[in-house]
Amino acid sequence: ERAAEEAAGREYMRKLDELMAKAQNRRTLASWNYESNITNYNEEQMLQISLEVAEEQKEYWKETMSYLWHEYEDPDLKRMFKKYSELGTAALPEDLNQRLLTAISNMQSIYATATICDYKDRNKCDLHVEPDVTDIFANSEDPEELKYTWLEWHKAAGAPSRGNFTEYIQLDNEAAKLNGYDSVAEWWLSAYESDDSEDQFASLWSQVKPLYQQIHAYVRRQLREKYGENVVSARGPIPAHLLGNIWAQTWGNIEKFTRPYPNKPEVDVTSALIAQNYTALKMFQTAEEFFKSLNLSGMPDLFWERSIIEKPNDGRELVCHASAWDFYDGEDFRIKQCTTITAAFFKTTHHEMGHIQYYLQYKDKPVVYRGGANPGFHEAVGDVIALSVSTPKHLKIVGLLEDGPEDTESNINQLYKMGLDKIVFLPFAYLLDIFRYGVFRGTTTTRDYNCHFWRLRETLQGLEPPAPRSEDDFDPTAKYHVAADVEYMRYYVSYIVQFQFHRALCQLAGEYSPGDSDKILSACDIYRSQEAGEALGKMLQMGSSKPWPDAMEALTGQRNMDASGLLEYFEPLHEWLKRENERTGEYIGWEASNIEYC
Ligand SMILES: C=C(C[SeH])C(=O)N1CCC[C@H]1C(=O)O
Ligand SMILES: [Zn+2]
Repeated sequence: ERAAEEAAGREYMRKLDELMAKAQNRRTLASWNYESNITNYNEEQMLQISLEVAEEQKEYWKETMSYLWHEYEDPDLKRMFKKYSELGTAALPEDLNQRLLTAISNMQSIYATATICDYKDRNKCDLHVEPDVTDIFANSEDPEELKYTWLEWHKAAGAPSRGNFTEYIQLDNEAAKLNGYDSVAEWWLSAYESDDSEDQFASLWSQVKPLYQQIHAYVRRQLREKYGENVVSARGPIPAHLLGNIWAQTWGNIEKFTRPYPNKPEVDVTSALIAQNYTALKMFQTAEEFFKSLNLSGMPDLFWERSIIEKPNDGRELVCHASAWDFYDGEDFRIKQCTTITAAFFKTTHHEMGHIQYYLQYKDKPVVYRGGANPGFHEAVGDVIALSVSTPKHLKIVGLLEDGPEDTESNINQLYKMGLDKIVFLPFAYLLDIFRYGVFRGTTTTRDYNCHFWRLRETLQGLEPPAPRSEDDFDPTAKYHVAADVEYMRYYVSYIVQFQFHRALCQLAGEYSPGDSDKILSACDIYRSQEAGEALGKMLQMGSSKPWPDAMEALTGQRNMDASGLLEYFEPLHEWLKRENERTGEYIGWEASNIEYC
């Protein structure tokens, strides 16, 4: 009797998965059309189709819940039913779902279409966040220009979304409750399939915080020497507009005037890319070649036909923020990004192609399993490849770096450059969702939104705003992922686990061996390693068919996330920073800010 029931359930699941593939394809195409060409018509279409698909899902869900899948023997079939038993925002009554989708697309449109005037030419008022504001923060060393641009961007992209954001929080929480969660915070955390994920995240932060405090202290000193102590204090937080990035999430753009050994040649990939006439296409082809060198998949023809790899110049408005898309038909995979020829975008191209590689590796899995083992795994794939690409050794192989010294000082410079990207990012990523957990749980109320956001920016990141803030401001939605309802702890997890993956792959490639000073982790390049490629491919093919510790174990032999990979990679830099901050007597950590932001 039960075996017959289970066999019927298996047949139902096969059919349901095919129906869901078509539904997801339809909805994803509508989202693509809207995000690559923001018009009222495309927005209407996207809303309409999303609501139709939600109604369809509701019907499927009723039938799914009529099966006694909790009693099935087959753990895999149970896992599929369990995943389909979570209806998501489609659980909302249609009118509430419509309001939720509208609130999010309003925030997304505000972010994507926001423009500001240029500091030097106040009549030029068509600056978008990409490429204009991004380029100003990459190149300007004028604190007044940076302060003006920072304030204008947060006024144009943040504050106008406060109303939509408040409605989105309330409705998304409604949906969470209909799915059995206390709030969206628990819903987001459920993707990490552990009952103590928040504790794991907190423990990772305690492991890496000392290293962050050291690089923060060193950078604050360098900036104080450059801009003077009236701009950068000796013991306070660092003003957020001086760090080379509008969100101060990575600080790579100030490496050129803060690196430990300025007399050593600068590793300037941007100049090399420009000098060698790299185009966006050539950047993509270079990234693809690395994946193929590992015997992983190349990009399908459809990818090259349908991706948008440069900002269209036909005057349309679009979401420029880089993204990778799976259309759930096993053939159609795309990237949309407004590439400029910079080292940062060379890295982003590998990052996005890492998503596509994951899609390709699990494309024959049931749709319900076409996801990362957890969201952090999906963000880590491309970055793991980029860790190899960014080594001086690899850059020389591909001709993006001349032969230069490989002495200790150059190695410290290289680790510092990587640290401005990887170490610095951790508190930013962590706080973005600590903030939103508090908002979803109601411990942060609407009148505290901006104050609590900046409290976290100060306590976790050691930053302060360039000018006083109040609740007339709303700075969180000046960041894409907050405006677009994209969970962010995935990046925090990625920046930890990518070093665990890197260590395992480097060992397989014979590029790293524990304790061998000739094969250190930060000099490893897995390029052309069939062993590494095979192991990575096997882990990616699992998709989300098993709990993430199984996927982690398949690749690294470990079943837990830990910062040991990252700490081992940066150990020489950590030692150097401690000695240097001692030598200069720099204060480690930061006192409270004098800027009024609450
Ligand atoms: C490149 C993407 C698309 Se998934 C991205 O959003 N990233 C990659 C690094 C962190 C985060 C960000 O830009 O905030
Ligand atoms: Zn990503």
